[in-house]
Amino acid sequence: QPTWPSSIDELEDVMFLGSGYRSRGFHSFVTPCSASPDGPGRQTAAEWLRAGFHDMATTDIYYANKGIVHGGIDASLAFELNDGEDIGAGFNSTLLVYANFFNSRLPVADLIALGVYASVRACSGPVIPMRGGRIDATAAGPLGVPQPQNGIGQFTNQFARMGFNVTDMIAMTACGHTLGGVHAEDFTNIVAPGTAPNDFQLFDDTLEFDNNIATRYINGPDTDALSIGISTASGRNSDFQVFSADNNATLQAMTVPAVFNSMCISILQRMIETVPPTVTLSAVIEPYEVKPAGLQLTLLSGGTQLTFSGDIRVRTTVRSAAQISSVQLLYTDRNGASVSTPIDTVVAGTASGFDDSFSFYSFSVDLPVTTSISSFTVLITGTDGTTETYDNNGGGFPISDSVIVQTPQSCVNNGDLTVVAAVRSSVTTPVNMTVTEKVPRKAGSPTPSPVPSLVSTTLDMVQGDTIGPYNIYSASYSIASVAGTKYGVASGSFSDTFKDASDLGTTCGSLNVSEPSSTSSSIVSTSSTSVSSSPIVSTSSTPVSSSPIVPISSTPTIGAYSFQGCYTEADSTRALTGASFFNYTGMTLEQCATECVGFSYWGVEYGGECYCGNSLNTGSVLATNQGDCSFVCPGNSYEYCGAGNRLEMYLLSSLASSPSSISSTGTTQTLHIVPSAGLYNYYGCYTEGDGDRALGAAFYPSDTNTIEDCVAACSPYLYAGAEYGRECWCGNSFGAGSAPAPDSDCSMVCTGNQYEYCGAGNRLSVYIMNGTFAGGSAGSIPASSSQISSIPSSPGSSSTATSATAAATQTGATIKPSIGKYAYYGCQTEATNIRALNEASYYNYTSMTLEMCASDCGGYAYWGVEYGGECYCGNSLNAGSTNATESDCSFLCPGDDLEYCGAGNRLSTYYLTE
Ligand code: HEM
Repeated sequence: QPTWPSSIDELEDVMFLGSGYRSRGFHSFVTPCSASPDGPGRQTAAEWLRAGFHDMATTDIYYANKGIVHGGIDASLAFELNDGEDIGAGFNSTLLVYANFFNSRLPVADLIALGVYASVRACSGPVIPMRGGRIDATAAGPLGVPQPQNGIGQFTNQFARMGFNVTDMIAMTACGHTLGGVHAEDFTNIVAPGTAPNDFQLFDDTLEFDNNIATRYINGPDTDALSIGISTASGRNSDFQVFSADNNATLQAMTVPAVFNSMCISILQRMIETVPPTVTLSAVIEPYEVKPAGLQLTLLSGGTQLTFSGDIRVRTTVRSAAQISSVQLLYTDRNGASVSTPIDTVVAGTASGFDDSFSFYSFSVDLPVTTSISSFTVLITGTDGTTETYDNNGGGFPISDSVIVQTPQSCVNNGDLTVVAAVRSSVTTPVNMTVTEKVPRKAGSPTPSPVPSLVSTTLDMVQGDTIGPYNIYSASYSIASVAGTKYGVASGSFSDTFKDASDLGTTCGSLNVSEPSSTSSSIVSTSSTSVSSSPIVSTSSTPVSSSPIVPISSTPTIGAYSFQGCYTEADSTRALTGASFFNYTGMTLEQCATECVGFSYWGVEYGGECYCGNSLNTGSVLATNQGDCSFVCPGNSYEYCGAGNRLEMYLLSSLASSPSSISSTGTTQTLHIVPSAGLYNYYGCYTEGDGDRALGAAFYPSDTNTIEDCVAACSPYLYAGAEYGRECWCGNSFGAGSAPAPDSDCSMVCTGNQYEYCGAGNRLSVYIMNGTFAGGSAGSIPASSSQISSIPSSPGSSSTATSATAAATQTGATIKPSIGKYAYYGCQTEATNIRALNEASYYNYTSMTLEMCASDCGGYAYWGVEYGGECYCGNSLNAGSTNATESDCSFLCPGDDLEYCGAGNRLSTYYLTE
């Protein structure tokens, strides 16, 4: 039994939870054995088994034995679909299924191996032992899959190259060709079209994993199209060639069912354990007897209690659920003391796989934050009174309360992911959020892979309230899709990760600084259900209160009222003296609007104070600093509710001269599209790309974002785009699918300037660098994006500088001669039709440094950073990668602007010196 948590946990769930509660559904694709979503003439189980062979078959053990990565089960198949050796629609559909299960904890290569296990078992075959830990290739491998026309000499050599002798070759082929058959559509000279049902000629007379392939070959009637029939004349009777290579001795032995099964277990296990030398496989995976699932700590309002919830999965294959009287958690608090009161559970559901069944025992308890929890053991009491304790190999099941994601306060709305986390005040390291998205591949050799790449972005989180012993942090990030998107929060060695964005609601709840109380000090009656118009719905039944989430912007209109700006109080009297209401725990703009119905003006001050009036008293003026109104509304974390001596002021729209113009003494500032800033001019409102960022080369989030700041941050990129108020994206070209949208779509106010528009959800206010210096020293205007994209400023060279490069006030960056054990190799181009370094890759467009890439690629002979945020590793530079002008590698590293991190098609490359 592994110690939980372990690296195979995700794989173990997919392997054993076939159906039922918390099941993963992998088995359903091959259950029953005949299943195929693609209609008659296809068998998914057969396609999965064949995919396993084809992925492995390009292995070269000569290289592997020398420690050089060379094929094996590595999912390189995903890049090889059009190489002429992988014929048939089954490979693509297989990989598309695996792509859905693929994530940072479950590589496609392990899924290919698991597919062999699942297809054999779903078709009543034996259990093929399964291990985890494979590593996905990042590019196509060499050719070398046996083809029916090859002939026995070549087959023998090919299998020898893979590490298998003649007997192995025969057994593996028989164990493969017990499932499925040959498609006439793809192999017309093996099966003549129109001669087999659905043009699919089965190898034997069953769809099951059985010894019929052997008995029919030895005893007849042989209907294997790779053994008899028209394949013989065309020299494509490969099964006959292979099976007869030892005068039928192996096939003869395999006519005995038990021999067939034991040979298949052994040879298919060896097939899926053919892995690159860099891979260390786990132990053979057995189901946990007891495994926690979905454990979560959640800080409650007031900061005195944490909810601890989740499920305990108990294997019920041997001891049935009916024999269990109770499952309890005995826990140790955060100070190491055992707590005498156990946590009780109730049955939440059952699940099963091919060979095992499970019951889930669910719990949810509130624990004091002071003592909290650090680990637990599971006590199972049988109906006969016997007890068993599961202590996770001695140490108990660990649970950390240092960094916790607050799912009730987190949400995804219109593509914008907001994550709130509670972090123990004792944790002093910066808190960041990482979002990992599945991005469809657009490039690949020779065709794009059907498997997406995982792209992670790490953002700093912003500290908000302190609630009890926790500081509350938040961050927002716009995502292309919730499907497959994972997020997590980390600080130093503490983290709460691998959360599904798809599990979040569309509205973020709020978290009280103070404990919920029924005796509210609010003057406003709690029956004022007007707050129900607020878009924020608290997920708990507690009244909402001050929140850590940074509001996006001021709210332009509330019902019949429109925003006038942030106003001061009047001279020696309040600005509005018609009526007043207070609600320091649940105030929203909507609530104040409702309370003040009938008045011309209302304003909210100091978070919880609502004032109404028909005129502004003398002395109340627009505040010089509009950012003064910075208190978040306690009842709606997306709204501002004034500040001390500052009112968030609204006036009946019918009385307002212009809904979005704010007049102040002498000046009129209007919320507007900034026409130009620095060298950049407004280019239009654009959508995000289709599964790809419109402008993804660099990213600068800021709570003081303005158009001016954004273009400055993006310089010398050709385009700068402000999105969602606080986001600033840069690029030299647009990602596929990004399209112009009406200017009115870009309706969000910049977080740093309420008079400027900064995009919206999935909308970017885009600026193009085609202007001249504000100071008047006109430079040449780049004519095309290709022109400008090639001229980010050059280190050590100003001869090619244009206005664009000069505008990039690049400072003290230098080429670092060495990074740890790596020395500078040069500014390299990509290779021909392949990446220069293609053995591993990492992306971090917000904080990449040379040191980061060196550490990610530790152990590889080379690494290089490209395009600012892309880190590639490899043991050799692929053909075609040449040394370019040093000054080409001109992008500053996003995480260290004193370092260069390549450029477009240029890698700042380093090599291992010892
Ligand atoms: C000399 C070696 C081999 C050759 C030349 C060969 C060739 C073929 C061919 C031509 C097909 C028909 C594909 C189609 O029409 O869709 C096929 C199907 C299949 N092969 Fe092989 N094969 C070999 C070895 C293996 C091995 C070692 C395995 C697995 C252990 C395997 C598993 C399968 C399976 C499961 C199918 C059925 C696919 C389906 O029904 O969609 N083959 N093979």
